[in-house]
Amino acid sequence: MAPVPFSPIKIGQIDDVQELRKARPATIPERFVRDIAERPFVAKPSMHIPVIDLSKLIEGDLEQFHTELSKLSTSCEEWGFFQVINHGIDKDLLQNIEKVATEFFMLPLEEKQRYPMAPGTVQGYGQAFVFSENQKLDWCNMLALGVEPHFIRNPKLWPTNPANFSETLEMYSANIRGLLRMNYYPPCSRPDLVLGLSPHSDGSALTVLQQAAGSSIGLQILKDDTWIPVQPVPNALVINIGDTLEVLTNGKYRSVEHRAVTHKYKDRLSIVTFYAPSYEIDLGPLPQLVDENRPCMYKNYNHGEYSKHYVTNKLQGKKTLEFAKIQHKLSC
Ligand SMILES: O=C(O)CCC(=O)C(=O)O
Ligand SMILES: [Fe+2]
Repeated sequence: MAPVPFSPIKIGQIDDVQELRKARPATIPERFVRDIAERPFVAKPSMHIPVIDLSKLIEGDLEQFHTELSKLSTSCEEWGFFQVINHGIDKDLLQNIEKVATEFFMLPLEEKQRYPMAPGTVQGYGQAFVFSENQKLDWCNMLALGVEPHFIRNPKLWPTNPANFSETLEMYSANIRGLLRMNYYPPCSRPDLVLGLSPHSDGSALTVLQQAAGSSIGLQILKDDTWIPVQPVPNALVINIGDTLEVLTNGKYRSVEHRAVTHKYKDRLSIVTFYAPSYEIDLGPLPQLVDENRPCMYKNYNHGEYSKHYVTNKLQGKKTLEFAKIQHKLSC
């Protein structure tokens, strides 16, 4: 097993969920069992997140353009989540990234641990956002890699197995850039007790999420206090608003709380790309979106500081955004 880099953060033993699945323990280890209020229940499949046809925005006639644009604007205001179809990204590329990601997660543990995610960091293989020995764990393995801009890359964490991993990732990121995270959720014998990924909003401006073909339906978003599953549409990409866009639009577009649940028999792979401003950028609500009816809701802050705050706290719904919230009415 590769040595785990020294860290002052004590996170205790983190069992690898794929190894746990193989061992088939009689009960789920306590660290994965959620408190009752947090446990997933059967979500209502009655509502579907909007689907936007990107080709109508790019090459449609004027009427199609306006209809789709107004759908997009409603999706951002009312849902914060939508799927895009006809996005122009080659289907083979979408398949190839799923293939190398699956091949990586199926490697023996020792091989994957050559790229360890150090406690308190977000790149490499393991579980991110774990900061204490008491914290509940997600039923998920992650491989997260900074891809663009170039200087955020940590080449030591880029797998050399499968052999075409880096090449495929480069091609994928030329189309979809940013920090990329691959989440692998093995089946779980008690999906009612655990969460695949804790509820959170994304700290990015915009997130692009690919649900791998054949994966379990695991992504759920919180809308009007109800968890709604995101039904996969073949070759579509799921787009969601992150915290940065909520701040820039002064809350007109909201980042939406979401989570992943597990399945008793099926596994799930998601490939997620986070677009965010550069660390040196200072931002706050756009002045055009602040007036008497919509007073300034967020302070101005440095995105690097926000990112640091995000990655040094556990995932807990929309709590991280409180960093930027103004409690009293103020003019920006
Ligand atoms: O697996 C999923 O669909 C959820 C992934 C996600 O929300 C994330 O990686 O931020
Ligand atoms: Fe997310």
